[in-house]
Amino acid sequence: MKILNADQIRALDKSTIQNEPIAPINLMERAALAFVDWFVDRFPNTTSTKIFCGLGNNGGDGLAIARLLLERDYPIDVYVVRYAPRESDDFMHNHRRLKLVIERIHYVELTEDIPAIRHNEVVIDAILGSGLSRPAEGIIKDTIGAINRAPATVVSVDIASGLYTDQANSQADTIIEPDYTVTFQLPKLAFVMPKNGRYVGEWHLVDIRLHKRYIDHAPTPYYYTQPKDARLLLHKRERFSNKGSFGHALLLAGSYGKIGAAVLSARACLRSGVGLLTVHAPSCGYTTLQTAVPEAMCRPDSNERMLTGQSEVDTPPPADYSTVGIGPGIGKAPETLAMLRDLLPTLTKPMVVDADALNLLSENRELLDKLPKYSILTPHPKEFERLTQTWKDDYQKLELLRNFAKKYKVVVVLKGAYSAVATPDGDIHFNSTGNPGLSTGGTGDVLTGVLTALLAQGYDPIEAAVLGVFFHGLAGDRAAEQRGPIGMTASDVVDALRWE
Ligand SMILES: NC(=O)C1=CN([C@@H]2O[C@H](COP(=O)(O)OP(=O)(O)OC[C@H]3O[C@@H](n4cnc5c(N)ncnc54)[C@H](O)[C@@H]3O)[C@@H](O)[C@H]2O)[C@@H](O)CC1
Ligand SMILES: Nc1ncnc2c1ncn2[C@@H]1O[C@H](COP(=O)(O)OP(=O)(O)O)[C@@H](O)[C@H]1O
Ligand SMILES: [K+]
Repeated sequence: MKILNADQIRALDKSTIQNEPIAPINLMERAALAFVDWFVDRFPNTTSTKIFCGLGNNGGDGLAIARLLLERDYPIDVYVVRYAPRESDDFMHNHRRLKLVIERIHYVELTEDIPAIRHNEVVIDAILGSGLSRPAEGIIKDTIGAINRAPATVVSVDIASGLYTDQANSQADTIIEPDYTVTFQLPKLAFVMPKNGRYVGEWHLVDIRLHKRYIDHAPTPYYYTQPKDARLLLHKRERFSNKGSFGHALLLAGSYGKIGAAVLSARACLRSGVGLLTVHAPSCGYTTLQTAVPEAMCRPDSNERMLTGQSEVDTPPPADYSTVGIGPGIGKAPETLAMLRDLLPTLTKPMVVDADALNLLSENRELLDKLPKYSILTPHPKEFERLTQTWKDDYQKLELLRNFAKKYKVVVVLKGAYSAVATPDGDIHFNSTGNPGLSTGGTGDVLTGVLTALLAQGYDPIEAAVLGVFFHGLAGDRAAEQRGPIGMTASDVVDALRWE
């Protein structure tokens, strides 16, 4: 699913109006109805609902929502925040219609006009929407502040008032902090930015049948991976396949005290459909690996505690494997750096690079050019910062991400809530699965195993990253259902992996 910017959303509304065709006021009615359907389902019986409306189309939505909720016997109070002399046409139309059915509309011009809001009330925020062009000030700012201080449940229409759709807000901005955002048709870029968590709450999409052809043709670098997008990428298993059909992966992982990382990664790799797996680990991990992951072959390093790349056991060179995954728990010993230095120039097929392998790259940036094209790098934000620089806001971080992926022709998975997969073409796919239960040691090692398995099976690297991140998050969601987000561990995520 695409994510469009504020200008495109405006053009999409216009395109729907012209091409469906539909009168603007009827499109607003459709949006209000979609919101109301969601609202009635979520709040079947509220004792009191206060709707705050601005003077633009977001406010127009609010007035239409008020009328539709009144028809459904909801107790409604409407407050129009009168911050400017002019209202939008569709606002005025809905204002006239609402006046016919409501006893009284309240107008908020001064701070004294802002009503007290109690804890058992629901507030619907329709003050400003995607038309926001400057920070909220004056009476809008005061009203937003009062709503935020109130103990009520807050639902924003389309987007929290004061939050920009696709650019950074400043720290000083006053923005609604909703419990829910009900947004029209497509997600907004603002929703997936870590700094915006409290300005979005739990968000839901409602379909208002905006012009499909416009959406299909709209150019955008931003995508949101939904279940149907991910499932389309899954390869089917042939009836006459054998283990040779699904590749032989080599995983370079572990160091003294961190053999667990190798175990987790190996188990995840096997649970993600790899044909064969060899794990190269320091020799101290040999017995552990052979016991904990009997399905994998183990190549013990000649060093007991760290990876050097040397081994007494004769195996093919790394380049002969379907793919190589490197990083979980490997540490940053000089011997391990030397191994990485020797390894990279020998590889041509895309590989997976994680954790300390990324930290070694940040400390030896000349090695970045040696990465096989279309390799998948999986930094968390701190590792990404080490690879690049600090950023002033989430939008600048996205630009750094895009530029890095383009410059080195690699696929970068920037991990976190809504993990972002950046491609060498400059696209960014945000993931929709996962939960805070994944914020626990080892889940990143699991992801490395997952991605290594997909590359070994011959998935295109971009598809592997999008698909792997999606199913890793889905396994996290399943683990959270079974164990709860607090009790779940990385091992639970491995056990919850299911490719369907
Ligand atoms: N155009 C359409 O057909 C549809 C629009 N919809 C609604 O329309 C909204 C967008 O409407 P608008 O473009 O009218 O914009 P808004 O309702 O977000 O803003 C209203 C006006 O306020 C002004 N403004 C911006 N920032 C301000 C600030 N900080 N202080 C004071 N004034 C400010 C702008 O000039 C803007 O025209 C969407 O969020 C959505 O809720 C929906 O009804 C779906 C259909
Ligand atoms: N709040 C969250 N919501 C969704 N996913 C999360 C959240 N926190 C962490 N994750 C996921 O958990 C994984 C953590 O990886 P990482 O930080 O490398 O952990 P580790 O190094 O302990 O293995 C990533 O896939 C990340 O996207
Ligand atoms: K709003």
